Amino acid sequence: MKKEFKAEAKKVMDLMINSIYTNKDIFLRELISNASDAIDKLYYKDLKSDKNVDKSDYYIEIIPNKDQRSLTIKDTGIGMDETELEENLGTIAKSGTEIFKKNVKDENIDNLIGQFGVGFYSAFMVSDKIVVNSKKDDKAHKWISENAENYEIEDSEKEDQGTEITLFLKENTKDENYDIYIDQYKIKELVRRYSNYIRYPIKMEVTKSRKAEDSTDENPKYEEYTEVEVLNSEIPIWKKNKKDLKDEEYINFYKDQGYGFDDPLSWIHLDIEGAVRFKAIIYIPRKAPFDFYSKDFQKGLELYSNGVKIKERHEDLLDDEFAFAKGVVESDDISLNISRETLQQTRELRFISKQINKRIKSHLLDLMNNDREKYETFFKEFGNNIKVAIYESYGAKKDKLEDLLLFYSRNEDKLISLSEYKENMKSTDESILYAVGESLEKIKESPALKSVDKDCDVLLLYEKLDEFLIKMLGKYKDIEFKSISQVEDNEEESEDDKDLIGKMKEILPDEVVDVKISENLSDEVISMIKQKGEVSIEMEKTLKLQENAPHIKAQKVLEINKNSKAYDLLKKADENELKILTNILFDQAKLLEGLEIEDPMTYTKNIWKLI
Ligand SMILES: Nc1ncnc2c1ncn2[C@@H]1O[C@H](COP(=O)(O)OP(=O)(O)OP(=O)(O)O)[C@@H](O)[C@H]1O
Repeated sequence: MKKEFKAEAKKVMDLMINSIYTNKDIFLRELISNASDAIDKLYYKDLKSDKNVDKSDYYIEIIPNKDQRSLTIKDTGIGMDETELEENLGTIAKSGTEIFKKNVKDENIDNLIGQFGVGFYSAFMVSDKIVVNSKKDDKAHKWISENAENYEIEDSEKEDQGTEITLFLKENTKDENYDIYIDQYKIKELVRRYSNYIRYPIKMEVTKSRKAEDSTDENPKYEEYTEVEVLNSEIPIWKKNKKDLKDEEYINFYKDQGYGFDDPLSWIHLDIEGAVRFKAIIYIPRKAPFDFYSKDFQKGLELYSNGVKIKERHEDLLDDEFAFAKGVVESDDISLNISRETLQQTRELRFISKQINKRIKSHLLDLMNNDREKYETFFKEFGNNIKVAIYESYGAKKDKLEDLLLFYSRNEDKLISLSEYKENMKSTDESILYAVGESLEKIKESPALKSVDKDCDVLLLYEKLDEFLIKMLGKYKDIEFKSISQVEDNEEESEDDKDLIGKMKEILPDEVVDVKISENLSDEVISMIKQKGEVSIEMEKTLKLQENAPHIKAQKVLEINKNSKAYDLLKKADENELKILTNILFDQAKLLEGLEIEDPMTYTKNIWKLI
């Protein structure tokens, strides 16, 4: 014989409530959502019955009562009859709303919020007695439950159609103050936080203070008065038509939401009608928040569904490279988790996230091409984040992000993109040249740069990460990157210098891997250091500063200008003079590169020996 499971409803309810919701505040969101659903159902019914629909008949009201420590949520919705009270509120996990949606199957009623049949019970987190007074089809009934242990239903009186749910708040404890839920400021805050965009007005009579009529400057008097206020905004800005919105409205929304203190740099307003429908406003801030480049920073966008806020910050909507973006997304097509607090990574959300990140990228490219000043402001603030994303993905994000990079161009004397560099190249058989240094000024003065033909542009890299980033990029659209400090392996030595080079190498056995005598250096350059292999001098410097990094040295090549006086002196020098000259030339080249010379005393002595 099959037997029914027996369960103690109260225990199941306690378990359920405490494990589903992490935050007591959300009970109000749940009750307001139910009220909104109930009004939607009535509105739908009224429309179908050709009744004269007056929008002002549909509203939600919140009534806090300090004397009896209760909070009432009233709606002018469809109401519940005795059977519905029994079935919907007497059965856990039964959603009248979900059944209604299935029966009606009409896209006009697509926006109903309830689906799991549990939200109502969250009210027991803050109250120990709930009275639901509901009127439908001219009959009113009361559903009363104390401590969620049992419930009773009785006939009642009620003037208008709809439902009034009164929560009698729990006694305060050492840790919990339930009185906050009858405080008008707390209620306002909760409505704005979770239910601001419910489509019906949420009203409350609020107490305010004003100067009394007999108030004078000498004897100021104040009096209290009450006024009914609508607490929610009803139509969110992202649901409005782009064409009807002024910049000012976007800027005000940005500030109201606390996305930033100053005006945003730019924004995109999306209304996507694809496989998953969603609306969004995404902002590019003008300034990075102070903790942006720290571990504490949390990325994400606000997420709404059916006018209800589901998540304050949904991280997965933004790729790391666009972590700076702020904004809001609303989709009625996402599958929600029962608590509406956590979301599974669903197909719909992945679609939304992909679209958003794609749009951010194309918006940035658009700024780069059509509003360069704005793009540069953006890049100076957040460019590093994009570089880090490429670097940390080990180049996997290269194709997606390389076109957003800007580097300083020697010839143009401003920031340019890699594609602009490519366009200016005489032939794509050449490489993209770059020079690395501590600052723009230092690179501009570097001997290596002076020796590069003016016809070829050189990217000047002065941010710490830049050179590592270039290594990660490897190529840009099949064009290699090449450091101007990299020694060309194919250069042939002239026979008569071989002897001199051999001797100089013996003088600096550990310091250099090679010595070169070159005819192509600029007149200003006497000696300089180039590098062989992958590790550059700048990398050596950066790695030296990092505590746990391997202590790797660049393979240095000392290059001497054949057209300089130094070369003549080297040729004529005896063994002792050659030693002194070689050391001086190497030390000077190191100084020009911003490297320390190990023994400044010997360096000075050597100079005096020559004078
Ligand atoms: N104010 C109301 N007016 C009319 N019916 C209501 C009201 N509040 C609740 N109900 C009915 O009670 C049912 C159960 O409500 P409950 O909040 O527990 O779940 P839900 O809203 O259906 O789903 P969810 O758990 O996803 O919020 C609703 O589906 C609805 O039929």
